[in-house]
Amino acid sequence: MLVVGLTGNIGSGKSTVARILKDFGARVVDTDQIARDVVAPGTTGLDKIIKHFGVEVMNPDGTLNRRKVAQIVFSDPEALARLNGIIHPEIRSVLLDIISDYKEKADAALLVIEVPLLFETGMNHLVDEAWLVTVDPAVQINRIITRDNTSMGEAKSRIAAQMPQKDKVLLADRVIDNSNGINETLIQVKKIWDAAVKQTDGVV
Ligand SMILES: CC(C)(COP(=O)(O)OP(=O)(O)OC[C@H]1O[C@@H](n2cnc3c(N)ncnc32)[C@H](O)[C@@H]1O)[C@@H](O)C(=O)NCCC(=O)NCCS
Ligand SMILES: Nc1ncnc2c1ncn2[C@@H]1O[C@H](COP(=O)(O)OP(=O)(O)OP(=O)(O)O)[C@@H](O)[C@H]1O
Repeated sequence: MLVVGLTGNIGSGKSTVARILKDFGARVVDTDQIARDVVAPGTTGLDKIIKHFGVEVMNPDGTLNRRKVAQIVFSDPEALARLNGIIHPEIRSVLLDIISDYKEKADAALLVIEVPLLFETGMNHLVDEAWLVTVDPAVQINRIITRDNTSMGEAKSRIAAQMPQKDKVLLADRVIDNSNGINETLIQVKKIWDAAVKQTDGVV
């Protein structure tokens, strides 16, 4: 089983590409979901966040007020570093367990893990290959604003908190450009999928 870290900056199209790979037969895991699970009510992750950021980042129902946290951390690099310091080790540990479980099961040729901050966190060392989804910057901003109903400023501040795309291109094993229509992306993903399956020689 080949373990692929699928990455790309916000709004690049990771989830879109992951869906295509899932349709082809890959197992898919989403790190954004793990990042939510590790701060669910009752977790040590949430306790640590409250300790550092105060109860004002909680919703009345005891869940994390994600919008509030985003407003704080994406305008304050130190606060972002503190949040990352709490959540990233938790994500890493869950991810290691998941990879080991899937390897034991070995019921597919490819395990694809969507990790937005694959290179920033060093989690690229946990996977066999890093696949990067890229997007033209103007298209990226438009897609984020449309999808998240957010402002250009908020979109830009999140992009600024990530490693520049051009640096990621140098680190990636494969690059999928998702700036154009979905069919163009599909053609690229099919080629990469076929090559990866060939590489694993059908061994799951
Ligand atoms: C700040 C939080 C509460 C905002 O929540 P929100 O629901 O608005 O966003 P969500 O979690 O769905 O993330 C959406 C996208 O934002 C970007 N993003 C998220 N966290 C970060 C971060 N720490 N640094 C840079 N970009 C980030 C990613 O591209 C991600 O795909 C949340 O993103 C968070 O807890 N971030 C820290 C955990 C993390 O690093 N997650 C990425 C997994 S590697
Ligand atoms: N080729 C495409 N053509 C048009 N729209 C697209 C294309 N690819 C993705 N989109 C749209 O752009 C938005 C961002 O895509 P997606 O959610 O897949 O990105 P992501 O990298 O997973 O984002 P995030 O990092 O925020 O989780 C979505 O609304 C999606 O439907």
